[in-house]
Amino acid sequence: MKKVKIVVAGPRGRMGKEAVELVLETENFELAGVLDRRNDGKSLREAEGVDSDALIYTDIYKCFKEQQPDVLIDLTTPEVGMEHTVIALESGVRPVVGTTGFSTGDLAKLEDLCKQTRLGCIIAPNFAVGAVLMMKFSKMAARYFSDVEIIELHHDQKLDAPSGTAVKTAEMISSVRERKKQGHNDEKEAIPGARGADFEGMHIHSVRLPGLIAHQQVMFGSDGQTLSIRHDSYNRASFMSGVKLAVETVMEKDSLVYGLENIIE
Ligand SMILES: NC(=O)C1=CN([C@@H]2O[C@H](COP(=O)(O)OP(=O)(O)OC[C@H]3O[C@@H](n4cnc5c(N)ncnc54)[C@H](OP(=O)(O)O)[C@@H]3O)[C@@H](O)[C@H]2O)C=CC1
Ligand SMILES: O=C(O)C1=N[C@H](C(=O)O)C[C@H](O)C1
Repeated sequence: MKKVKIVVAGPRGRMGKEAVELVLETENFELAGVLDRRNDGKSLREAEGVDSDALIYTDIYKCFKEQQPDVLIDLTTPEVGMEHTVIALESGVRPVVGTTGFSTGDLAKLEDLCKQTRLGCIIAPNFAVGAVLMMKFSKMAARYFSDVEIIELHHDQKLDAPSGTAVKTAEMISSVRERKKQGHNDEKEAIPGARGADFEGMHIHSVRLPGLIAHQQVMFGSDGQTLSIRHDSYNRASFMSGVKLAVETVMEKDSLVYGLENIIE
């Protein structure tokens, strides 16, 4: 069976390191190279002490030209991730994107690019199966509860707020929920931001603390009852089975897939 040739962008990062390990330990995956912003031309062994001779590239075009990968796994920052994803599609490489913080305009642009190139691209705000279920269950619950607040909690090194998972959860809920402005009509914030971000009338609260990894509670309320749906990732290995599934699936796709719930039955 032909191996899937993979480039990982962001290999020194918290997620990138795990993804490199995943690729190295998966039988039908091959690490073709990594994209970083330092150590150009060195091997991962030389630069990072990783048991691999895969080369580090700072130039994505050179990397793709020399390595001809099938898939790019991007785990960087929103701006860099978007740039990498566009270049990958234009270069015939299928992106699997875990990087969060893409705008709706970015997603629309990528959808068009996938149509033009007939290449698959998977953008997954959360690769953890439990988080995907949390989002699905929240969508189910929103049919019965129109009032909801999303509380996402992450480590304090996270760049984007709200998290990609919180935005995706809000989008999934809003696809079945009547638009509703929540809380008292006359409510006022004595301190700006007290009620969190407003997504079509529902509120998203972002907590950032050292010690946390990735957590989210979706809290529904109606007369005399509340329902809380919570997911916790305690390590980044929790995301890796989703990354593996996304890489395998993207090879079969010819369009944009936004959210792992679209490929997990
Ligand atoms: N979808 C999911 O399930 C998950 C998604 N994420 C998302 O993944 C992304 C990465 O998260 P995390 O690993 O925690 O972040 P880190 O900050 O640990 O890693 C990001 C890495 O990207 C590198 N980077 C920055 N610019 C470039 C560039 N031009 N080329 C290559 N690499 C670059 C950074 O390098 P430097 O150190 O030099 O800045 C850093 O090593 C975030 O958007 C996060 O939200 C995180 C967890 C799960
Ligand atoms: O930055 C993180 O850590 C995470 N980012 C993703 C997000 O923004 O939802 C996924 C997970 O929550 C971890």
